[in-house]
Amino acid sequence: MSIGKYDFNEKSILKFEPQEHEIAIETKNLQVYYGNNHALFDGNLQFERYKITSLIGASGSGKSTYLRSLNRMNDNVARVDGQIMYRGLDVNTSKINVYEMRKHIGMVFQRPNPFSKSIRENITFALKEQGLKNKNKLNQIVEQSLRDAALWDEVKDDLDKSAWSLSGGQQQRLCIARTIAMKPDILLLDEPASALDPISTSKIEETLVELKKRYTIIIVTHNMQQASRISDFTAFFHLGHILEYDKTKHIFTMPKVTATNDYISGNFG
Ligand SMILES: Nc1ncnc2c1ncn2[C@@H]1O[C@H](COP(=O)(O)OP(=O)(O)OP(=O)(O)O)[C@@H](O)[C@H]1O
Repeated sequence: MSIGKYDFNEKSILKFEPQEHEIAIETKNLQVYYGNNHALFDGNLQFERYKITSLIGASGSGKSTYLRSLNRMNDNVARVDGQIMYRGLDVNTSKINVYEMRKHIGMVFQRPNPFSKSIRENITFALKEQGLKNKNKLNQIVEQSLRDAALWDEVKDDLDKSAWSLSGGQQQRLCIARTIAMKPDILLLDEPASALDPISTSKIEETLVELKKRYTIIIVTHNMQQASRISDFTAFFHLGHILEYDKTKHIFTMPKVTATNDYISGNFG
């Protein structure tokens, strides 16, 4: 098979199966179409629990399309075929309550998007909507989520200030705190640090490495250093195909596919 300028007949590489832990989520033959644009082909990946997996590849290669499909963010814009297996259930079916599913599979976006509310309310809003009224419990969740997102020490005296008074990096950590307040199992992040300065970026990275003790993390990143610094596994996307998936150290030191090697060494395009 030819994918772009690359001849690709190394499908067996994708048979790599993580084995150290159980599989947290898996896609089988995922296909995504935006109208006539077949944007993702054969999305077959398994994600290990309590690991960080990076999705890398050039612009337009389908990374975000794949990521957004995992918690059905593409439902209104694309046709998504194939299976998304989570806890023995295919969550890509009409029987699934998407709202409930997203409590288990949460997402943080590229640009920090806190609500126009206080820092505290950013975290309590969805919990209150769900009927949680106990003040002590809410306070406890606010503190724990902010601690988990490594933001507590910076904001503990300002919880009733507007979230918009925070820096971009702090806002992004608030968005992470807001997502983990829902106690998800899987955290999807779409280039969460691309709009941030290097110091904020490294704080986000440290936060993610800490969070993987309790969450399975899948992150889209254009930052090769970031992928190699924080992720256990890496999947390389090219023109809507996942061409290689392996332990990060293998991808960055001895990729098996020419296109991966070209991409990580900057000889791409
Ligand atoms: N909402 C959408 N509507 C129509 N086409 C889309 C939409 N989102 C993505 N696409 C198309 O799907 C293909 C894959 O795009 P996608 O954003 O998934 O790539 P990507 O690898 O995440 O790129 P980037 O790194 O630039 O974010 C592209 O052809 C893109 O134009």
